[in-house]
Parts: sequence; C-alpha cells; structure tokens
Amino acid sequence: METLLKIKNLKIDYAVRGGTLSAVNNVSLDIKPKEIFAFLGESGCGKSTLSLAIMRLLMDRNTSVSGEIEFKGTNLLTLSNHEMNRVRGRKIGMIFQNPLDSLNPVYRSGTQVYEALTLDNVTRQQAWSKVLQLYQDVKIPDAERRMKSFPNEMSGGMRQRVMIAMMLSRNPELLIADEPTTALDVTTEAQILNIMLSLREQYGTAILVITHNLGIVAEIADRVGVMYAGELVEMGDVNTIFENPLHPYTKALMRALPRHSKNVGRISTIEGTVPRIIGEYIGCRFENRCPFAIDICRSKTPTMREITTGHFVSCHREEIL
Ligand SMILES: Nc1ncnc2c1ncn2[C@@H]1O[C@H](COP(=O)(O)OP(=O)(O)OP(=O)(O)O)[C@@H](O)[C@H]1O
Ligand code: NI
Repeated sequence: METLLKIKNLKIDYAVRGGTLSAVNNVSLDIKPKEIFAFLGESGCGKSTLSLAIMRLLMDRNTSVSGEIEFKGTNLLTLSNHEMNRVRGRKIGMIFQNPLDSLNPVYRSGTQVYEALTLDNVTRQQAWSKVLQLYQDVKIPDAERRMKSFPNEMSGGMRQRVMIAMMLSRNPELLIADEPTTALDVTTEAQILNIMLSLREQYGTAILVITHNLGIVAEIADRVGVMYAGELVEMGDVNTIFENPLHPYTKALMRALPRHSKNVGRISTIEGTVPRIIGEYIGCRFENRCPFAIDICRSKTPTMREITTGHFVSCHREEIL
C-alpha cells in the first residue's frame, strides 16, 4: 500500500538557555492511508513537538528542524508558507487537548463549522445542511439546536465533537489528534474514541493520535510508536506491542498496564523521569532507568532494528530480554 505520511530521520532541537535541547531525534516512520497510528510516551518525550513539526507550526527562530516529512510524496519542510497553508487546511487537520483554545467564543459553534467548509458551487442552504450532517456524523445529539450554541454553552466532549466536525468539513486525509481526550471524563473519552473509529470507516481518514494513555492505544490504534526522550524506541502493530514488547521501557509500560482505568495507566508509574537531553548525546537515552543497562548502553547509541516483519526495536540488549 502507498504511504500517506513518511517521516525520515527527523531531528528537532530547541535553543534553550545552556545549549540546544534535543526534543526529537532520528525519528523515522510511515503512516498508511486510513491507518490509526499512536505515539505513546510520557510527558516531555517530544510527542507534541513531533506533531507540531508535521503541521509546520514550529518554525520560530529558536527551533531547528531537519530530516524529511513527506506527505503523499511532497516534502512539507520545503513548501512555501502559502502552499503549507493549503495542506494545513485541507489535507491535514489537527485537534488539540483543549478545544476551547481553537474555537472562537464569540461565534455560534455551527457558524464556525460553516465558515470552515470549503465547498465549491453550493448554496447557503446546501452548506448549512452539510453542517447539520457533520454534527450528526460526530454524534452531537439534538444537532439543529446545538449548531446555535456558543462554545461556552457546550460541555468539553461536545466542543471536541465540534472541533472534529470542523476538521471533517475539509475532508482531510490525515487527522492529528494531540491528547484529544485528556480533558474529558472516561465515558466521554470512550465516545470520542468511537467517533474517531467510525470516521475512519466513513471518511477514510488516517489518524495520528498522540497520547500517554495505554488504554487509548489499545482501544483504537493499528500501530504504535513508543517514544522515549525524543526517540522512537519501539514500533509495531498494536497486538505485537502489547503481547510481545521487547524494549525494556515498553516492557515496563506494559507491566503498569491499566487497560480500563484512566489514571492508573499514567506512564509515570516507572521510577524516575524522562531526561532533558542538552547538546550531543551518546548512548541510550533510557540507560539511567534501565535495569538491563551495561557498558555499551552508555558508550554507543542504539539504532532501530527490525526484529520480525514490522516490529522494530532500538536496544543493545533486546536479544537477552
Ligand atoms: N518552545 C519550546 N522551547 C524550548 N523547549 C521546549 C519548547 N517546547 C517544548 N520544549 C521541550 O521539549 C521537550 C518535548 O516537549 P513536548 O511538549 O513535545 O513533549 P510531550 O511529549 O508532548 O509532553 P506532554 O505529554 O507533557 O504534552 C520537553 O522537554 C519540553 O520542555
Ligand atoms: Ni504534548
């Protein structure tokens, strides 16, 4: 199958006091059309940095981005701002943890979805019925009345649905969802995840979901990339990662497996914290928390190896685990 998004050797550094912070390093992966790919990792490991880079929302002077981000064969990093705006609006959509940040409080929710529509040759009336249909697609009850509500009259779950409807109005091929349900209660979270699953069926949208929550990954992902301190340490399909994790970090995550509870699943159940890597770093970034670390883990940077088809791991000690 063709590749929708191809990321190759992506490296992102922030200029900070005291040097450069390596937020993302040497990340390579492919996302296929209609695929749901989850980035899993604890706070600070570089998940949001990666997704903002894909959207080219990181381009300030303190940031350096190198490597390749190709969307359907086009390198996004070399597009003009004008061309990138078109990609952002129509090809790749993004939803965030807090939809209030993206919705305008002074306009009715339906008006914002209406404004986002980019249909050609349709009457006002046809456009409004499209808005109604989108509200129904994202399962907003009493859609006609809800279209007239202002964002602050809606619950967090309803606002997230409006955001998803707004994204869908452009019919993107890729939806990036950065912690889309973190601000929601468990029941609403389940509903939003179901909506995302049904959108993939209905619209064929590929979804890149970014999360620290293993339950979400188990619920919706086809494939998983496990991030640690800015690097991918393991990648594979969801069953492989859950049933046969190889990297000591992934193994530790799985031992703390929550399955159904939201809070127990926080990855912070592992001792220690993700290091901030300033400047050049040699060795494995997980070394200081790893019970299996030996000399080579400190002296040589591990690289991704394909252990079985589609199952990649970056660890010097994978063979003994
Ligand atoms: N604009 C910035 N300038 C400097 N450092 C930054 C900037 N944005 C993020 N960082 C740092 O880069 C690292 C990765 O941050 P990022 O927000 O991508 O992580 P995350 O995995 O999304 O975390 P969270 O789960 O908390 O959202 C962190 O150490 C963070 O402090
Ligand atoms: Ni984040």
